[in-house]
Amino acid sequence: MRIGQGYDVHQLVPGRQLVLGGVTIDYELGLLGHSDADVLLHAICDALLGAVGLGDIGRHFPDSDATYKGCDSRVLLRRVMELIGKEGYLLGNIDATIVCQQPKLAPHIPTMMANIAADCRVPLQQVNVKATTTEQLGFCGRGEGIAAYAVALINRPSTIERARRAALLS
Ligand SMILES: Nc1ccn([C@@H]2O[C@H](COP(=O)(O)O)[C@@H](O)[C@H]2O)c(=O)n1
Ligand SMILES: C[C@@]1(CO)OP(=O)(O)OP(=O)(O)OC[C@H]1O
Repeated sequence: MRIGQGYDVHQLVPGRQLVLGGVTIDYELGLLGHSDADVLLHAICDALLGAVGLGDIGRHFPDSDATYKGCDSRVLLRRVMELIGKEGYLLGNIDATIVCQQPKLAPHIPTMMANIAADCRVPLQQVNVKATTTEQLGFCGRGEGIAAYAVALINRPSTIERARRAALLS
């Protein structure tokens, strides 16, 4: 069993879409980045890469590569999951926290979790996403940016477990 943690921050600016966990949220500001700047999925990618010992998102998808300009971070998450699989690991669970003063994210969290579970090809019960404010303190509290934290547990399955999961997903 191995554990990884991830952390990411993106700036909130006018003229960009706000995409979190693959959900486009109606808000007057959006996150700035080379990709769609989905800070939650980036933190999750880093947690997964950390768990398997493969560095970080910037190493695999550099922002110097035009391929990733404006890309959907769900594609990056699916690629990271392929790397996890190639190393012989299955996902145990993911837990993540979005630090965001505004907008209210609670109504969108079930869809974010469903997107992440689908991209990771695991049951919904293995994914948890939370949101918190910082009570108006710091850069998140001033609405200058959004941060996300994630942890991920991965494990090498027994042959029986591997067959069971394959049957469940087929
Ligand atoms: N952007 C956010 C932040 C928080 N929530 C929900 O509100 C609850 C209370 O947040 P506090 O920071 O005051 O502890 C939190 O547990 C979330 O359910 C939210 O929906 N969107
Ligand atoms: C995802 C990548 C690549 O498009 O760009 P950004 O959207 O800027 O995101 P960041 O969290 O800075 O890190 C990784 C980048 O390489």
